[in-house]
Amino acid sequence: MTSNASRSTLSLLGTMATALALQSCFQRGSFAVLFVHLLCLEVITYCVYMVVIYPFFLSPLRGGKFLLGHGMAAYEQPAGNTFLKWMRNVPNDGLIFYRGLFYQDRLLVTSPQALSEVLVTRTYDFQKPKILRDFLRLFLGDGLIIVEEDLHQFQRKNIAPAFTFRVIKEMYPVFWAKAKQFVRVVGEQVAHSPQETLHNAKAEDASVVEIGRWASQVSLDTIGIAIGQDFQTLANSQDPLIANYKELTNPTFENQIYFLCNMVLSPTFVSALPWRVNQRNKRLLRNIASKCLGLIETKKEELESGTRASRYSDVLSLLIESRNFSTSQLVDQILTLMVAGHETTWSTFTWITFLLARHPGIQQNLRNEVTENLPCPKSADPSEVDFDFDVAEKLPILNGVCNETLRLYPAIPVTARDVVRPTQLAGQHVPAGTQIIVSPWAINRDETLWGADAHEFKPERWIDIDEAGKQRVNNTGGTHSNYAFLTFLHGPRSCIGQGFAKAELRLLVAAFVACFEMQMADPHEVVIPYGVVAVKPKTGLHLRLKRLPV
Ligand code: HEM
Repeated sequence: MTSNASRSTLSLLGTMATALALQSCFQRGSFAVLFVHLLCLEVITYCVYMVVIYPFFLSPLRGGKFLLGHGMAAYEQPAGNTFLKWMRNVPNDGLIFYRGLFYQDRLLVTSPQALSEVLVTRTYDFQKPKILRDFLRLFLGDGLIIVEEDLHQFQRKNIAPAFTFRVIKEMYPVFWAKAKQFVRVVGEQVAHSPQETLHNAKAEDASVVEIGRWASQVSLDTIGIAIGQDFQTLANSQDPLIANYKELTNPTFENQIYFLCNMVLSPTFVSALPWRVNQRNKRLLRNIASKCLGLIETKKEELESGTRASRYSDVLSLLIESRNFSTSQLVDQILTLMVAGHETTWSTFTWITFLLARHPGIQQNLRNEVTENLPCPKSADPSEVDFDFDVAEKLPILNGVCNETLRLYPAIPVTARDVVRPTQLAGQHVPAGTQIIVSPWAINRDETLWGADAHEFKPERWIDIDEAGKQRVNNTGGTHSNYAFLTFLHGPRSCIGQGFAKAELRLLVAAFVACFEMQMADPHEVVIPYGVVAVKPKTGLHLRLKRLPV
């Protein structure tokens, strides 16, 4: 602000000096008349420059469309890539201003300092867009993802104990059992659809598999584990809760149009329309709520009678035991966890296998590491349940591969916040109504934070070598800022399930790499990340898998 004031003063002085000079050169007209003429000329030139010349011809962001501005930037694929280009090319001090759809004010946040203000220091000044919350509320009620301010603080405080390190540690054997089932069923598919050969392996040992389908099923089953109910989708069980959930979240053309209408019009207006999707959604939600109620009742009975079948404390039991949630609030939280944890983990696992298929050397090193340190995923040894799976957290290559994939392919590449009250950001006043854009995709690939090789897959970023020459896990990726890695965001609204997701991914990847050698089915395929939430390969990920004799 100070520099703007001094620039105006300087410009005014300049105009006065020019008026004086002209007056003395031509000896005509009064100083005041010349000054006023010059000032008008300057103002007109300035306006033409600001309104026409700069935005349309000179600005690095020139090219915005009529009425759309640069609003489509958030939807260009891969989502977040346009923001990454702007961060590279538009000089900025932590914020890039642009015009969204219908010229709405948008600020892209680019520096760790500004990110810390949005995500941590003044979280509740920057809230999830109301229209998105209203839409999600139709499905998730007042679940953790949707609520704001005091209610969010209350829920977060009471849900967090269900995601502590100790709780996740107890779940490791269950995750491992699921990982074993996963490699078994994928192995059966490889054995039963012998189409391809790999390195001259016998045909029945190698076949092409679309890995996303399996990743989706194992991730749903694992979320089930969080709520104390293994849905067994891997075993093709037709759990009615899952059947309804899948119908609700299936990205059909009609569902996508429905979502768009909700975002452009208002969820209240769209739900009042005589559209069959509305009736269908109501029916599905009624079914889901009744299944969740059944789940909660059974869990409550188990807890009261002390007949809990499993030795681990699932998230739902812990929420019930906290006595802070009514039954209908528990239903909201169950659905929230399913929606938040299913596609995100599915997408990340898919990208891990993609990167391993593209980097056979890293794949082999990882295989060596996990086979040396973890039990065999095909073993039926019952004592395995006592194995200390914490060791998986200390395996440098496993940790490096998972973190590096999470960095390069964040499941949520772009997220938005609305400024709900006038506030400050990066030293600037920001009025209410401005929309803030945070792009994990762009920040995670920013060369100023990650170096010139930011776009490369380098698990070694996450590995230190100690004095004895041993590899050690490093959890910063070698950067100097916490805010360089935004996959789970940071602060009070960061992903509450990140420890859960990382633990699950580690064991799934370990079991998978131990059992299969992966190659791209078509080594020349250009795999396109697609989607705005839970980005996945556009046409699925087709891998050629060879079963290994573990
Ligand atoms: C690789 C997997 C995952 C990724 C990349 C991920 C990423 C994220 C991100 C970026 C957010 C913040 C979104 C925003 O505010 O705009 C978030 C929130 C959340 N995530 Fe995750 N997530 C993952 C897995 C999970 C899992 C497995 C669970 C539950 C079991 C979960 C539960 C949640 C919940 C409840 C929130 C809302 C937190 C709040 O607002 O306080 N997530 N996640």
